[in-house]
Amino acid sequence: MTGAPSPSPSPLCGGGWAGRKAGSGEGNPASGREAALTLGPARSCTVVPLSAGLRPDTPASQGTLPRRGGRGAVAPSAHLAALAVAALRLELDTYPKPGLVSRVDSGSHADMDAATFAASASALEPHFAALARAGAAGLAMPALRRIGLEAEAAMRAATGGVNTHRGAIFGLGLLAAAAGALGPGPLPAGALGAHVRERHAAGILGGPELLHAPGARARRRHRIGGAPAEAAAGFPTLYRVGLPALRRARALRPSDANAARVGCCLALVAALEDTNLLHRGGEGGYRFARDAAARFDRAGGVARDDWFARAAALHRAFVARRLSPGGAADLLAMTLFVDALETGP
Ligand SMILES: CC(C)(COP(=O)(O)OP(=O)(O)OC[C@H]1O[C@@H](n2cnc3c(N)ncnc32)[C@H](O[C@H]2O[C@H](COP(=O)(O)OP(=O)(O)OP(=O)(O)O)[C@@H](O)[C@H]2O)[C@@H]1O)[C@@H](O)C(=O)NCCC(=O)NCCS
Ligand SMILES: Nc1ncnc2[nH]cnc12
Repeated sequence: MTGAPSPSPSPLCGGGWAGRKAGSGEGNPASGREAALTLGPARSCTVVPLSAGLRPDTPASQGTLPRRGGRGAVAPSAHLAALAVAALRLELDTYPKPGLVSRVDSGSHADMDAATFAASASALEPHFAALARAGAAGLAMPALRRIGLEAEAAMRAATGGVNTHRGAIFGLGLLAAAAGALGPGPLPAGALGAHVRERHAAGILGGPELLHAPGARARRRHRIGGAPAEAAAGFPTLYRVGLPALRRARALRPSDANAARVGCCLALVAALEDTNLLHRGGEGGYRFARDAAARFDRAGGVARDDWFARAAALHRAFVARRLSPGGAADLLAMTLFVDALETGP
């Protein structure tokens, strides 16, 4: 399904973006402003065993998350849940992402901001742990779906009814279940996606459909597969586009984890059949978004020194059209999760 995992370490530690202004042109690592990239208090990477990069921001992990298998080790399911939530937080930290909510602004959204996403991510942690345990117990799609629906209810309770992470609950939830089933990492390249495809494709595609969900309507009208097809096929866009883009961008800008995530996000926007773009922007908005993201990449992506200003301009263009590639944002978080589990400590 994918090539060999990159041997490069995952440098996501502290790679959140905070404090820079949209369109300021900052973001060039050569400018020495990397100190502005912070996820919070400095913490040692060595205490997070499976991911050199995803540093869960839960109280348990603040410098004290024990090594798996060591004395006082956390359960594998708790560890996987913490990684999943850390991936969601890193997605939120990433800026500029076109039209999407970040800690800098709310992009194309009037009903949610960074606090809404942070509350949602925290509320999901026990549900990701339940999904990892369900995967380890070999449970099938109907059981996973029940836990997923409980997670959706927890998300709505935490956000006052706003849909922040419905796609992420689904995709990251399936990957957490797969990680629970496959056991301790580092995992072989492609293993998580292959497990979801082989174990759950039929259950995903044969499951009930919410006829009035925006994604379901867009899938029917535009005849594209959307989130269920991406998952049932073992997340091809994640493995063929997201992961290589993340690792390429990381090799180009090893000291700027935010730049690597922006590069990954824009590659995903250009490639994913994102039903959010269709339901908000119709065919025209969908085409504009994918073409604009592809142009960013073709013109040099984050390799260019002016990448930040160009990504910020793209963000403004999406906001002007009220476009929001929420599916690509979810895939960014899933890519970070898979990368962490494949890369290992
Ligand atoms: C099977 C489901 C995923 C349901 O999917 P369906 O397509 O029927 O309906 P949606 O409700 O639209 O959910 C799909 C969400 O998945 C994300 N997404 C979109 N395209 C893709 C893609 N190609 N690949 C992967 N993922 C994709 C996207 O989620 C993100 O965007 C949401 C925010 O969007 P936003 O526009 O702001 O808000 P809306 O509420 O949509 O409306 P407006 O504000 O614009 O008016 C946010 O959720 C992001 O995460 C799509 O929205 C699944 O949900 C399901 O069946 N769940 C049941 C539980 C289950 O089976 N779980 C499995 C085990 S965990
Ligand atoms: N940061 C984000 N902004 C808007 N929609 C999203 N869906 C998932 N992450 C998102």
